[in-house]
Amino acid sequence: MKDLDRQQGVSSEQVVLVGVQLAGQPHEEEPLEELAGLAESAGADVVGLMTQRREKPDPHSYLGRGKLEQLTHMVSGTEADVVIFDNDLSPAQTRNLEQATGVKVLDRTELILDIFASRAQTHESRLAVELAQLEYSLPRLKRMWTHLSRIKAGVGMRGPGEKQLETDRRLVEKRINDLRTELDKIHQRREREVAARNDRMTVSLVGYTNAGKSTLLNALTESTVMAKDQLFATLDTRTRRWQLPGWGPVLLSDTVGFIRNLPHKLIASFKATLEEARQANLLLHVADASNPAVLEQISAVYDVLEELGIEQKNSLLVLNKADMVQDAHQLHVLEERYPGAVKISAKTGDGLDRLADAVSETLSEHFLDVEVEFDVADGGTLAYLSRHAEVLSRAYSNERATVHCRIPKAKLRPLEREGVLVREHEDDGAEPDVRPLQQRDESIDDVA
Ligand SMILES: Nc1nc2c(ncn2[C@@H]2O[C@H](COP(=O)(O)OP(=O)(O)OP(=O)(O)O)[C@@H](O)[C@H]2O)c(=O)[nH]1
Repeated sequence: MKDLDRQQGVSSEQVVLVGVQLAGQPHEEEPLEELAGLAESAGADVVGLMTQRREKPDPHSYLGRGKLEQLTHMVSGTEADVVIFDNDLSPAQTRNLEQATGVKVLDRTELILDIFASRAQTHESRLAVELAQLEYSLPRLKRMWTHLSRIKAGVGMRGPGEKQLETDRRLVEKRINDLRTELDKIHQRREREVAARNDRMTVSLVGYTNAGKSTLLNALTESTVMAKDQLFATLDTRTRRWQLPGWGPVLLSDTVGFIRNLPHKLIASFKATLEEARQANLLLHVADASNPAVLEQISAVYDVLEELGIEQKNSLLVLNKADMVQDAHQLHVLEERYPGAVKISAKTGDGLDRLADAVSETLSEHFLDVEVEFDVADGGTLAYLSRHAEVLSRAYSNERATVHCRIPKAKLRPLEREGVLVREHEDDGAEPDVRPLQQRDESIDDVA
């Protein structure tokens, strides 16, 4: 089980970063900039950088032989303790690189897992990270065990030997199974919880890590969710009530930050956390307009959403940190490419009114504000409305019930039946009366 020490992290270590750009990959001006950000975010001190362009990775050590020698010199010259690759390495490549350089070698996925592990704060996110780490390590451990048992068989060693290795492997596999079962349970519970709240509009914030999602959640709801200038500060969904002018309260939730090539296992493990985003009525995709890599970040987020099966989801692009944009040309390109995007600064509050209007407008495209009149004895219609609509008020007279609600257009059809009248709500200019929902409000506030 010694190999699990690899996950202990790079905090306060001196690290050398290596990036290999393969043929066909887009040219990047500063290819190691993001990896350096990740490494610093994990608490490491970057002491050296090395890049190489190659047709394809060297099967033995990813880098070519000459570059490997240079790397070994750089490691000893800078007294580095760890080398981190921007690429994903095979277990054999990692081992060979470690032998050649004499220090620990990590790849990008391991680094991200390391950061996630140090940021995970709740039971659920700790389990998710542990599962991702074990799943990533298992094939590596298996190879190491096979390798070790061969050596041991070769020199005729006794003692813990193969039996111990087999026991270790079983333990890891059992832990993986237990973690999957527990996370599945959490996911199912979360699915039910989120579905039970669907009488209330939900808006989810998604976006690249550090784009400003938590800051925006705070600005809109005046809460104090931690907003830190570090990557992946948020690993757990937080849900708050947002009083959307002209619409009433909606639920607004923050989610884990995305990143390009986010390890697949990690996305799968965080399914429960991302359930809010999957079931949201609208996604606000927050992008850091001041970041030179914003275009790539926007497409990385779309890629992750697609993997989660929510690419079709209604999403509104929010160009945040407008106060920090230096490059007017970049902003112009963004506005041309995404004409529906809303420019804001979550920090100064600039543009938040426009954002609220845009959200109300988008939501109203998909919902109808209606009054449904039916027989008081018709419990089925009442139950249907409670399940699928946001009920704003109810009134009863002459054995008839009238429910004022907002309902998704797609849910209107089943109401077309005898004894049920549906008419557009006449807007008298007043804010919707949400008092009848007070009891439910208690259970939806501060869900995190
Ligand atoms: N200048 C400026 N800084 C901002 C703005 N919005 C957020 N920030 C800063 O950007 C940093 C990251 O903000 P967060 O709100 O933590 O970002 P996040 O998207 O929630 O980050 P993750 O948890 O990594 O996903 C913090 O230092 C914020 O103060 C803005 O509009 N302008």
